[in-house]
Amino acid sequence: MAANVTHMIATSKLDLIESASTHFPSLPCCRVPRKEKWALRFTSSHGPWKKERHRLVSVETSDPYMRRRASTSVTGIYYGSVEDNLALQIKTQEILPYIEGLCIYLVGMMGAGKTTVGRVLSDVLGYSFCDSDKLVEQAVGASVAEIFEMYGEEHFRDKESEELENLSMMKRLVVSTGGGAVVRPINWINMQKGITVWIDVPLEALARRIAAVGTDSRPLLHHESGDAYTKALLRLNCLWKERGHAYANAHIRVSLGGKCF
Ligand SMILES: Nc1ncnc2c1ncn2[C@@H]1O[C@H](COP(=O)(O)OP(=O)(O)O)[C@@H](O)[C@H]1O
Ligand SMILES: O=C(O)C1=C[C@@H](OP(=O)(O)O)[C@@H](O)[C@H](O)C1
Repeated sequence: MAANVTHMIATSKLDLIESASTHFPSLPCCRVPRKEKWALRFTSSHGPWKKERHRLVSVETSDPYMRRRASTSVTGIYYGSVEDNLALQIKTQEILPYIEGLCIYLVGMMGAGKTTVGRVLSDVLGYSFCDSDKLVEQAVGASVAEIFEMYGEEHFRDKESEELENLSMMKRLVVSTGGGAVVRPINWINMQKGITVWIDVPLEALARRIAAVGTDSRPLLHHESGDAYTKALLRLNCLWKERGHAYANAHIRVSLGGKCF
C-alpha cells in the first residue's frame, strides 16, 4: 500500500507538469519530441506500476551530469522511488522559470490528496505550503468541525473566501484548498490569479481513503448512517452532484481515474 501511495503522489506531480504544458505552451516540456519522452528507463519493478511509469515520466536522463545533479538535489521529504524523485527534480528545474512564482492552487473533493500532494509539490518547487482549512482554523481559533457546528457552513465559507483572497496577493505558494472552495465564484477569481489544478479521483477511491482515516475532521461527512465506506460514498455522491462541475474551472486536471489505489 505504501509503495502505491507514494507512487500515486509522484505520478500525480508528473501528470501535473505534463498537463501544465498544454495550458501554458511556453513550458519546455511541450517542446520535448515524443520519442525523447520515453528515454527514461526504470530498472525497478513495482508490479503493476511499471508500465505506468514508463508512460508518465517524460524526462531525458541519459546525461550523467544531469543524473548526478538531480540526485544530489533531492531533499528527501517524500518517499517515492529514487527514479521518481530524480524525474521530478529534473522536470521541476525545467519548468520553474516558466511558472514565474505564481501560486498553485490544488482543488478537488475531500480526500483527493490536495494536502498530501501539495506538501510534496511545494517542497520540490521550493515554494511554501499552505492549507486553507488550517488558515481558517487559525483565524477563527477552532477546528473546521467546531466551526461548522458552532457557526454553520456559511460562516466557514466566508472565512475560507477571506483566506483565499489574502493568499491571492502572495507568490510562490502551493495552496491546498478545502474541497468546497470551488462553489463560490469569488474564490475562482482569486485562485485563477495563480495556476489552478484539479486533482480528480474517483469517488470510490475517495470513500476508501476517508473510511481509512475517519471523518472527524470532515463535518460534511458526518450525517449518513452505515459503515464508514458506505457513509462516505453516499455523501460524496451528493456533494459531487452539487459541485462536481465546478472543479472543471481549473486550468489543469490531473486525473487518477483508471488506476488502482
Ligand atoms: N495519491 C494517493 N493515493 C492514495 N492515498 C492517498 C493519496 N493521496 C492522499 N492519500 C491519502 O488520502 C487521505 C486524504 O489525503 P489528503 O491529502 O488529506 O486529501 P485532501 O487534502 O484532498 O482532503 C490521506 O489519508 C492520504 O494519506
Ligand atoms: O468539501 C468540503 O466542503 C470540505 C472539505 C474539507 O477540506 P478537505 O477537502 O481538505 O477535506 C473542509 O474544507 C471542510 O470540511 C469542507
